[in-house]
Amino acid sequence: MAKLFRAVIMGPPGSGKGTISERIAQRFGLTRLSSGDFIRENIAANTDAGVLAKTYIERGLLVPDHVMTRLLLPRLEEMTRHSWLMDGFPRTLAQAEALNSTCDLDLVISLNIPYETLKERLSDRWIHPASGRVYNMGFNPPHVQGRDDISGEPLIQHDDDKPEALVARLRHYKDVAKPIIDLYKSKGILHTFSGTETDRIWPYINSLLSTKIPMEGTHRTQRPCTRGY
Ligand SMILES: Nc1nc2c(ncn2[C@@H]2O[C@H](COP(=O)(O)OP(=O)(O)OP(=O)(O)O)[C@@H](O)[C@H]2O)c(=O)[nH]1
Ligand SMILES: Nc1ccn([C@@H]2O[C@H](COP(=O)(O)OP(=O)(O)O)[C@@H](O)[C@H]2O)c(=O)n1
Repeated sequence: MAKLFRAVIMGPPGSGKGTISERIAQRFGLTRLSSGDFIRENIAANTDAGVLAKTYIERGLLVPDHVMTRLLLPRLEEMTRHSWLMDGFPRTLAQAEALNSTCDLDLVISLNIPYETLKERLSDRWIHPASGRVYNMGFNPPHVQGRDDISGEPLIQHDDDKPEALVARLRHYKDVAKPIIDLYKSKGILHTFSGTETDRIWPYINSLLSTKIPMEGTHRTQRPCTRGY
């Protein structure tokens, strides 16, 4: 039985969190949790939190901490018996502190990608809303242009991927990410990866996780994610 492993991947919009999280989940069998997808599910389901979140996302702003925390922490409490990788949360120091009071993390991956690369990637990003599958006309295009490979349904582009929204999101990300990065650096669990191509960054992340994620067969210790907020 393997020891539980909990990690977070951080990075600016378009840095490859979703792409790399998917590879990590497949390679290491972790459950992938995406806060962005979770918010979009709530928006699609017209929940109170979803309706409120939409008003912020449309302006390229972050959803308020108390909304994000209330959305995500009960979800993590259901995961006490699973190893997971969280993408897109925490996004602020308050969210990081709320998470710390609930679960202790083993590792944080921080992606450091240049602005021009982010802008280029997001302008070419197409998404299948129902599944969250992500494509890129330059990096991983769909078999049929504009269509999801699995369902054949139409692909869309997110409004907040447009260059004018990206500038606001990027400035916001830098302001709010710094104290979180400092926090995890002080805890000795931060690992930063820089570059412009996921395929060149991936081998380093893969080898780091191979040394950190206990293999199946060792004792599974249940670490509670208690309601600390
Ligand atoms: N050209 C290129 N595109 C990439 C690379 N890695 C990822 N992408 C694409 O760039 C876009 C952004 O990647 P994501 O994995 O969605 O990035 P993210 O950090 O999850 O983005 P947000 O969800 O907006 O925070 C997607 O269309 C990816 O397919 C790469 O190395 N080169
Ligand atoms: N912790 C979080 C996560 C996402 N969000 C919002 O949800 C949107 C979509 O999240 P995402 O992770 O799919 O996209 P990126 O912002 O990473 O490009 C973000 O642009 C934010 O507006 C948030 O406000 N707080």
